[in-house]
Amino acid sequence: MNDNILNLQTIKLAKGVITLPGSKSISNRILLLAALSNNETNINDILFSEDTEIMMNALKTLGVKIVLNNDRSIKVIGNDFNFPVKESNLFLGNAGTAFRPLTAVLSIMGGSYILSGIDRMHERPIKDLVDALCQIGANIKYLKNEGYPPIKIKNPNFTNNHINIKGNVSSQFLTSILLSGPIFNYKTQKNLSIYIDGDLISKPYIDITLNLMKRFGVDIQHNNFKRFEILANSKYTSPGNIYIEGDASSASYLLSMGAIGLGPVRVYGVGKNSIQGDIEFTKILNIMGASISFGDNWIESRGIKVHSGEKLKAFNYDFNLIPDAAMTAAVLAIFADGPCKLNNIGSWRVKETDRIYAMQNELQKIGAKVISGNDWMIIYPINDNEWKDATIDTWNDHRIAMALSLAAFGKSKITISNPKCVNKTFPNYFDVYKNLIIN
Ligand SMILES: O=C(O)C1=C[C@@H](OP(=O)(O)O)[C@@H](O)[C@H](O)C1
Ligand SMILES: C=C(OP(=O)(O)O)C(=O)O
Repeated sequence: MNDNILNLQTIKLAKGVITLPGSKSISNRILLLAALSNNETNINDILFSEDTEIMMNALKTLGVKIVLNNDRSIKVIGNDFNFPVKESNLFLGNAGTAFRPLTAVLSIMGGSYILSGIDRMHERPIKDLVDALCQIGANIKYLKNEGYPPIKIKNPNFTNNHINIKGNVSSQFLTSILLSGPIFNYKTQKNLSIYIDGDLISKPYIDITLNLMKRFGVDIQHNNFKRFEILANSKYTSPGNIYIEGDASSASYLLSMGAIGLGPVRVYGVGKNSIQGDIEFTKILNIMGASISFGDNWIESRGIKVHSGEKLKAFNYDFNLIPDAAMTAAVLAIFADGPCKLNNIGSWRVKETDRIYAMQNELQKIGAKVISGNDWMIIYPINDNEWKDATIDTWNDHRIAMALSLAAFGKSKITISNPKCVNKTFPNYFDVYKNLIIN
């Protein structure tokens, strides 16, 4: 068996019930909040994947104690805003949710650190975050290219308590300032005011950040995402025990299987009260004709049989709020009854790969006509006689691998190269997939 490629059989139906892996976005935030808090936190249903391992290893290198309780739960011993190790080199792979928040936390906490990642991480911009942090006196230098990792952090010299930050490249920059803000408050005894310059993308991720900070005792008000104020006496207090929701972006692939393979497919771990913006993806499934039902802790999809030639309905949708789940919608478009347009997906250009370029390339390989611009794509459905067998290059992007696995419900033989890239957020994706499908 060759681990570097995975041959998918053409699939007719999908049906079943699964429990989702934990949310990457929530897991990495909670790990950091727990490490910064004043006490022990038991984190239950945490995601074990490459991105969370990167965060855990970085925290351990910084002297934070993390203990495995069992295969679903860990204990983090908080260090009360003061990591014991003051000098180290941290390798952070391609984990945006580790690199950006740790940049902010360490540059405010102080110490001497080098932060680096894989080559692609060194092409992902960080300038807007570094500029924002330097306004309050952080000391951060670029080690290769201006505006990009790797970076070197030294002790700050606080000068000011106002930050202006741009939010049009990534919301993770604002998330990072928010998560690290209370350390600034504690060290300076001053409030921190944060102003957003221009547009802010991916807003639901800011809501996740604020929601989780509140569970650790820091409640931040904002004025319609324009101005945030963190008060001088803010401190993170551990809630003791915390549960992590299933990953709503990961759910998008499985719910799509129900929508195109008749279903029902039910995912446990997210439900109607989820704090993750990506559950909005169910609206796309609705627009495309699938039926969705929600429980407190589950979502279920039922749909049509695209393998027998039935068509989903086409969409024209603004994906600014759900850039990750948008990748799934791009692949569903090949089964639609007309061209589908994805608008406002410019952030795709600076993620795991240039996702507009990569997605266009891979969809064209299987026979789709695709046109794209700087921040949009139009995908034409593949007619019965146009399907081509293809080996999908996954560009080391977990979402390309998972989204394109849905193409196997069509007429071609799909081979996925480097399927292990799903380890970033969903290590057993292809096992779950195989358990849901009926060839
Ligand atoms: O804050 C987060 O957890 C994330 C924010 C989003 O990034 P952008 O804000 O860069 O769009 C998303 O794509 C990423 O997977 C996770
Ligand atoms: C953009 C993503 O990851 P990161 O957290 O590295 O930005 C993603 O998971 O789709």
